[in-house]
Amino acid sequence: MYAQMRGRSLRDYEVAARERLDPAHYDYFAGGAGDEVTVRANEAAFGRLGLVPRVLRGAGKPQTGVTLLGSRAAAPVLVAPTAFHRLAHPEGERATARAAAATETIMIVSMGATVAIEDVAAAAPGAELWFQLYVQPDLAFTERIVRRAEAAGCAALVVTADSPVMGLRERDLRNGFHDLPEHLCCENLRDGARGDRVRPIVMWPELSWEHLEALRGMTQLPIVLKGVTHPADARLAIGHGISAIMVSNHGGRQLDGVPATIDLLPDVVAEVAGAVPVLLDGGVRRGTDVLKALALGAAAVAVGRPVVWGLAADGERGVAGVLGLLRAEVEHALTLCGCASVADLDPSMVRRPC
Ligand SMILES: Cc1cc2nc3c(=O)[nH]c(=O)nc-3n(C[C@H](O)[C@H](O)[C@H](O)COP(=O)(O)O)c2cc1C
Ligand SMILES: CC(C)CC(=O)C(=O)O
Repeated sequence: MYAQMRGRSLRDYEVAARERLDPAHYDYFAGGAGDEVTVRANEAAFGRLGLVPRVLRGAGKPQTGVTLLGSRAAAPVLVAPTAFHRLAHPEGERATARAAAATETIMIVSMGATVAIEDVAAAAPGAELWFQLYVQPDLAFTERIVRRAEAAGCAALVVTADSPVMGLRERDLRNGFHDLPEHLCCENLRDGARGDRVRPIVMWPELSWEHLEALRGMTQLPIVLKGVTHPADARLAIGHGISAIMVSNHGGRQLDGVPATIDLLPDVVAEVAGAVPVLLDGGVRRGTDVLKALALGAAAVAVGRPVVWGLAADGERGVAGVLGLLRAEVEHALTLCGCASVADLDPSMVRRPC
């Protein structure tokens, strides 16, 4: 059913995925909130930035590896948390995790995964897994999920802060897509304390810094705060013991009209002033996009939709193809920029507009 494919660029995987996916599922993965202004802005903003290479630095073949919160990665590109992988491929998150392990990539497993975190970890020994959490109003239930993530070997918790309610996704409304098909569910929402009933994911508008403090008290794992866009929130996050910040507008799926993350990054980086690593996601489609983000101060980036396209196009092999391409593009662009490693990138190498 899944003919072997080898994309030359991430775009090829999206084309192949679109051909294979049920149109309503393609729309769920591709779409965003409202007029999708932010979805488009994330990608377009990278196109407006130029890279100004350095020459004659004798840098040789560059190192692309990074260490983030103690986790090693072969490239500064993580798998962003995306829900419902079994809508894209029968193996779902198992296949994604195997590809992440094979390419030495950190995978942030979504709380909305269609494979339980224990089964994702078992399917991909050696994978560096982080766990994404929507803090649930029932804090005892939240704690049970945290314990499961810890027991499965996840090395960090990624708390999503940009979703006090679900974004208004008009493609899904038009398509009548609001639930997973019968045979699938969010396996991390099974509650052992309630006869393994699968609870719905609650988006919680009352979530506040005080609950992050409660979470901080529940676990020794580093906590990454995902969905920070305002520098003042980055400052507050540091004050609340957060270990890393992820500049993200949820791929344009929550509040439409939020600026492109690459345009928001410099102010957050300036506010954080090196206190914790700053990560970014949204619209990263090329190795050169990765370099732009790192030059502007990101420690690494994450990709959401491209991973889903790889999965839908060709399962584990497709995801490995996407992650391998990005790593190769990063290495190639670093060489062309005269960099021996990502540490050689600096803001003087980015010019706007292109
Ligand atoms: C289909 C899909 C599902 C997502 N599910 C989650 C999720 O469960 N938790 C979360 O924090 N973010 C989720 N996100 C947001 C991603 O983590 C990430 O912020 C975004 O996809 C980055 O933009 P990109 O797709 O342009 O790379 C999802 C995004 C997509 C496209
Ligand atoms: C609501 C989640 C299950 C998935 C999500 O965050 C998303 O679709 O953007």
